[in-house]
Amino acid sequence: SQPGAPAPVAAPMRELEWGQINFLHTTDIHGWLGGHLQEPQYSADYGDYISFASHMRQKADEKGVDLLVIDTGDRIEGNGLYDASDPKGKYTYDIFREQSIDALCTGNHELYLEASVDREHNTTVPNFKKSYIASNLDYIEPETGNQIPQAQRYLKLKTKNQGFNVVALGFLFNFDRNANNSVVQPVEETMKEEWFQNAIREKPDLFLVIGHVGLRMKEYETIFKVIRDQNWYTPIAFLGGHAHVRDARKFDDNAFAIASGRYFETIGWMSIDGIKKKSQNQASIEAAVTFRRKYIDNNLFGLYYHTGLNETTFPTDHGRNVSNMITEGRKALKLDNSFGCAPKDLWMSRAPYPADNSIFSWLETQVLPDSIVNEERKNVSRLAIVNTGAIRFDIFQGAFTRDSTFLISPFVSKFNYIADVPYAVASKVLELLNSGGQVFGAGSLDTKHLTIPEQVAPSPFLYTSTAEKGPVSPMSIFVEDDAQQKPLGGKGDGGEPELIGGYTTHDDLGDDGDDAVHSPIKFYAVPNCIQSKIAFPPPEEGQDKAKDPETVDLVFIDYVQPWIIKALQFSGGDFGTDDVKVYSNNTLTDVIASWVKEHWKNDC
Ligand SMILES: O=c1ccn([C@@H]2O[C@H](COP(=O)(O)O)[C@@H](O)[C@H]2O)c(=O)[nH]1
Repeated sequence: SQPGAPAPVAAPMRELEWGQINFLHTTDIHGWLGGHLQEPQYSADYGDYISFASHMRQKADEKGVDLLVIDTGDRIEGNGLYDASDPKGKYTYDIFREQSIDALCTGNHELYLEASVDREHNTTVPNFKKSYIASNLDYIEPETGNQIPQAQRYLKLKTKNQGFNVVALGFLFNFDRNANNSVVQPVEETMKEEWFQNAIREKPDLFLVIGHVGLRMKEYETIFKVIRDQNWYTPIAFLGGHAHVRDARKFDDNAFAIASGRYFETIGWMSIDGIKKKSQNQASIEAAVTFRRKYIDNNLFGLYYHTGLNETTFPTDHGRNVSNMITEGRKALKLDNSFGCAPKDLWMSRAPYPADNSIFSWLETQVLPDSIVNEERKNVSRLAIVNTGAIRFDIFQGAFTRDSTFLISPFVSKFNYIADVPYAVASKVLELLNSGGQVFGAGSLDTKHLTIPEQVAPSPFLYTSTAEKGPVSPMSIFVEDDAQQKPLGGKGDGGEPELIGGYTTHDDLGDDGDDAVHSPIKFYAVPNCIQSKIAFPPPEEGQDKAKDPETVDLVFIDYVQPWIIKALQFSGGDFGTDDVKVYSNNTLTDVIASWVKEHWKNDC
């Protein structure tokens, strides 16, 4: 782990159950290769993961079984180690390549910007030439304009110890906000391609579908059905991501999926037993396969536990070197430089909205009103709208560093505006964005793309309480376990160590998926967007209520522009993209950093 990272605290542990084929899975790492420096549960770094994978491979060899290491994309954006360098990723690509990965694919974050697409094509793809899979992603070569596959469409591999034949596919969900030098083919179209039709007729012992796809999204359902129609009994293992949650989904007795969280908090573990080896060209044979899963909290206590090693025996030279690369990168980027001191924790979804400890309430009532100013229009009343998905992480009480700014919001979106919008029209926009529905349709303008990833395609378990109250509206609490986060360490009433607050995952296999036994934390749903009213006229003398302005500037983070135009049109405003002008060239990251420097000046 990194210097200064808090030491993990002991927790009651659940064992990893090995099978014939076993997987270590990461997804949505978003640059957090240094681990979490403010949360002991997730404080192991990528060097530790390299040591861990090496020990687990050795264990697999001793047991005569196989271990495959998988990553399902969104490796970039969301941590200073990636975002603070120029060019972005100056350190992270070299660190990431140190892990030996058997199959990996692209996430949507690798595709938002042309420069990221180029870097992925010119760096990560060659770094993982044998294992990178791009079933539905093409790259446009800048020199020729030719559209070429980003990487091989699928992969055939034979496992080292058991000799199983595996056909592996690598998908991205039907993403359409990708930069122009990339082409994402909708999954449904890809499945009509000749190469895909050939791949699903290969008769392997196992299909492995890796993807930057939420387990509850329709894309995986579709892929499952098409493979299963052709192969009645062949086991299919899905490894997914994008939704930032721990989850497991059973498609049928022989097809199973896991998702392994976000931000390198989790190392996913899936094992499969009962796979039958096929003789050549043999069609599917009936099998009784057992899938098991665990979500490993990424900290040294757990990694020692699962390997049976300790502080002295666990780190490999390779792992140590990679930890040093991370330390050097963090130092060069001055990520620990303090901008100020956060007076309290501010939560994305661990607090209700609105609330004093909600990061969205803080933005709405303090940061945006103080910061969203254009000198030329400073006296014009304005509404400023930001989507909640623009915020990526919590703020912890204590030092607020250069790193924190990127953890909270890494995006390069600026602020645009439409001038002099009748207030009667502008005031309807927020509600439309938050209620979604038919105005926007179900395609790229679906309002779910405005909010935090956890809410985009939620598991049914997120919408029910442990008390089985049934589905609740998206604006209600979405996990209602009845316990507050416990202080770390400490003793309970019976002299037992108190459980640490953490994930208590419910998935299609039950509630024993987390490797460490935690006390549950409450999570609350958030709206799609928040809005600040800025420079509104005060009430006239003797009046309790102020009069609404006739017109306002409608200011918004540029990511939400397509939805804003649509909502204005629906509200009776005749506005289009030609009416949009730049309000401020500051990103939300700049806005937050400046506000913190000004208002949280104290040293911690
Ligand atoms: O420029 C951007 C890009 C994305 N977002 C938000 O992020 C989610 C997607 O996050 P994942 O990590 O890919 O799941 C998207 O739905 C937006 O809410 C953004 O705000 N700005």
